[in-house]
Amino acid sequence: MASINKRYTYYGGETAVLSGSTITGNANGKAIRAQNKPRRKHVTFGPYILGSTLGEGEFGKVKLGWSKHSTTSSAEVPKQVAIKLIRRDTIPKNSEKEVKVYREINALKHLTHPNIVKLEEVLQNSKYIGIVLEYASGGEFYKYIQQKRRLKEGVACRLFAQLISGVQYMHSKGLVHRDLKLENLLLDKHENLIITDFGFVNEFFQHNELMKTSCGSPCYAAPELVVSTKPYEARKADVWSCGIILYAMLAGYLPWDDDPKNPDGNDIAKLYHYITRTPLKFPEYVNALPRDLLRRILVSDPKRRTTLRNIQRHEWTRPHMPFLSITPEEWDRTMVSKDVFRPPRLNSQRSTRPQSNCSTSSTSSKGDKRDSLIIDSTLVNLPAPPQESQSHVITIPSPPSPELRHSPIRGVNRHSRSNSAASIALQAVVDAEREHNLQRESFLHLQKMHHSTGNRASVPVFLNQRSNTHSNNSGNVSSLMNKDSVIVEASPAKNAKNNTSHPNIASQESSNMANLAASYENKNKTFKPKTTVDRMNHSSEKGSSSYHQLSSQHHKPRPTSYHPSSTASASTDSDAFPIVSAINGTLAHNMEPSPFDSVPSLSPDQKYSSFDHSPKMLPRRSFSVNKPSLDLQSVSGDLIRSQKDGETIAFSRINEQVEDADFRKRRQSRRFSALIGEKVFSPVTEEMEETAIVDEKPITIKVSAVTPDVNDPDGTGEKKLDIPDNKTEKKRFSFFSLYSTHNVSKSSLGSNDSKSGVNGKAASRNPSASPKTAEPRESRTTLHVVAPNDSEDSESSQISQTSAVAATFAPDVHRSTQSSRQTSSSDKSIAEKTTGGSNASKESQSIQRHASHNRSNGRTSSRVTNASNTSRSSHRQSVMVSTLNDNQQAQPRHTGDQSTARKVIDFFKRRSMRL
Ligand SMILES: Nc1ncnc2c1ncn2[C@@H]1O[C@H](COP(=O)(O)OP(=O)(O)OP(=O)(O)O)[C@@H](O)[C@H]1O
Repeated sequence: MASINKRYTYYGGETAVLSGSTITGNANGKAIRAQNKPRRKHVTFGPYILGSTLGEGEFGKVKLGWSKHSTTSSAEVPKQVAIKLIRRDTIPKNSEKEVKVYREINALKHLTHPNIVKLEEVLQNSKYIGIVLEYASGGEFYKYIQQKRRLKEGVACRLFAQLISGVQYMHSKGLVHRDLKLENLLLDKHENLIITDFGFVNEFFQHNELMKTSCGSPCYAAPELVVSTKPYEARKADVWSCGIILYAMLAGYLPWDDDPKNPDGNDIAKLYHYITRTPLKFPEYVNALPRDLLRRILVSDPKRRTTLRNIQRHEWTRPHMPFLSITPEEWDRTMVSKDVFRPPRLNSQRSTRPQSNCSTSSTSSKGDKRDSLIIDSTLVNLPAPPQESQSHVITIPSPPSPELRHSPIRGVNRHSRSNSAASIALQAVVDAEREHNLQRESFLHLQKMHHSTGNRASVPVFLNQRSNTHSNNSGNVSSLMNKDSVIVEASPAKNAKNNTSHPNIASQESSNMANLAASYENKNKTFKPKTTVDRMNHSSEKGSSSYHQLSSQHHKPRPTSYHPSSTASASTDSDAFPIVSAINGTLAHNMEPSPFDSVPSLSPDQKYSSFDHSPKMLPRRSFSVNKPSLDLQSVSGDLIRSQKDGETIAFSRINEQVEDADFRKRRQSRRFSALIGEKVFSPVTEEMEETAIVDEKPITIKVSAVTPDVNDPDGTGEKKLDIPDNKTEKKRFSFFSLYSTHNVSKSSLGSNDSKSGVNGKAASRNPSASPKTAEPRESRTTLHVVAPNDSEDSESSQISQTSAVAATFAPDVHRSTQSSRQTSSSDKSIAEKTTGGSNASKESQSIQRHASHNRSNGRTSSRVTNASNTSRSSHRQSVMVSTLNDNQQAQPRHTGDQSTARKVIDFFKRRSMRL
């Protein structure tokens, strides 16, 4: 009998932390605890066992958590989550911090995209609020870049496409992130990008609505947030941040990070002066196509800055067009449809769900109102544990009931997303693309043979096979998926199928994923360039084990974003930031009761009405900075039921997905009504996005020996944005007064930075290079972006027409040929434009080479060694300057019709699903 000295082990689906106990193995190889050894107790929070600290942010620690009640066999690791634990006493009532917390929760609740961190649930007791998030086991993105120094172009392109997809999705929901930066990006175990930290998220209601509150970290914040007093178009600010992130991926350091007068970038005024006056420079190893894209993104004038839509159409991101063209509605359908497998919310939970001691000041002997939990059961995917001890009470785990272990529902739900839907969905793209590519290659091969041999029968035979395949795919998606190993091998759906006795669950889930894959495949047929598969396969097969270890390490406090308003909410900080205090004072004047005030007291002697089946619609609250008081109800659900189970209060939302076909529509309405009061808005549609970019014309590329100025892309010498000389003219902007007038630079930012240390700054400011050892920058001969023309528009319409025509006639052949023709003509177009000038430069040749590489499935990235890995000590600073009035003039949005191409694609997709 082998004796293993192990500190952590799992048995019977439960976790125990053993203090050097001797674990003995039984005949089946399962670990059992020696009878005479006492179990060491572990810390729990609600239904989770808390593990190591994953990281630390502005609000406190983020802990790894395990579901206490795993339904799986002992061989499997229980579901892991990341729990952001926020001490309630660190977020004063009615403070900006409080708003930030609820903003994050509220936003995440409505976002279901594989590249956006998933909110599992929200728990709280008297001491902590626990935001339970999908666990991103791949670690922090900036560390990933730091470790690799910089990313290969293919990897960067894939991750950038994921970033753009996620940002596009949230924009389509009327939300803007406003604090996109490397530090707010994580990776899942398959190295897919996960956008996180939605504390600055805000909503916009129509495409041109402007924001007045400046947020973000200086290095990532768009210039208009800093140098202009005017309201800004928030989506364009997100675009800018995406550009900075892309630059960091490719270069290994941040742009405009080499100002000798401001080496640490701590002087925000200088930093932005530098950004707006200094041309964008690239190290020589960044190729021409990404350079071109970055030059369109990192344009100081937001009006001239490109849009997400045009980023998606750019030649460089074209290989990921199939992925990028997945609409928000499709993401919603795919992700939300997984909810179908959840147990019906209230009724079934009420009957099957044991009275949760974790929720209240209970009858438990350890009953203590302090430890009561409020579980946002709109998000609960985990059944409440039976007779569970209270949160933050040291507990001894009880053995799981066999019934729970074998529950098919729970079995499915365990991995419904965190292991992870992102991976599954993205894997579906990869696999669908791979399959399509293989088939296309076979087709081309056969076609070639056909031409060479004159055997006319071979091609039609192949086409028949393809159409059979598709009808199989449509008719019995699961079997095809199985057959072709598209998804099932790696997906939880298969696990679920294996682990559960409920046949419908697995088949429905795999069917959903198959639908998604089919959808991708349809898109692939239209847009698929040859390089995609290799790239995506390469990155997906690469594995990500190197970063697993990072995730479990305890990270020292990172330099967190600097949020004047938040910081100033603490009385001790008020003196240091008088301006912010004044702002807060103004805000405080209009304060509504704290969110926590609206949470019913959990005092044991509190009398609750008996359970009421009728949902109660509580007053809606504004989601405005000026009205920071969001109550838990508006955050956790729009319909709230209070349930008397003795001591339990559960905030719930009815499971509309299951019960009502109008779920999406109503949810949208409520979402926005919850955000903005009684006004109800439609989601932002693609058409609206389209209209939002009418002012942006595609840009022609010319080669010029003159260094392009990012602020003067058309070479007219006209600066689009100037830093006002007279700072007193600013109406609202207080960066300069904060950082310059009050000399709040490095030393004055101590409140955050003191805890942050220098650890994360290196990535924030310069992941891998110090100014002195910076990468060699490019020569001053670069692409010159000049007057726009209609080329890209016509190209896009051509694509639409192509897809429509191809869909109508011979989808496979036409899509393939049209797609490749598109790519070719586009490449040619760039090359022609590039070489058209009299001063054809080295870079123009590079563009041609690059385009040609794209065509020939061989995107290569230059292998210039990154000279430096010296991290610079400086501060991650996010700046949030609150304005006196952030009330947006909300207007209803218009819902546009889908484009013809989309309709056609959707039609074929629907048809293929029906067949
Ligand atoms: N879902 C997650 N999975 C894995 N690790 C996470 C997750 N969420 C956060 N972390 C870790 O915790 C750290 C802090 O998280 P986060 O940035 O969200 O906290 P915060 O309080 O919002 O900080 P700040 O606002 O200052 O950025 C992250 O840098 C990351 O290392």
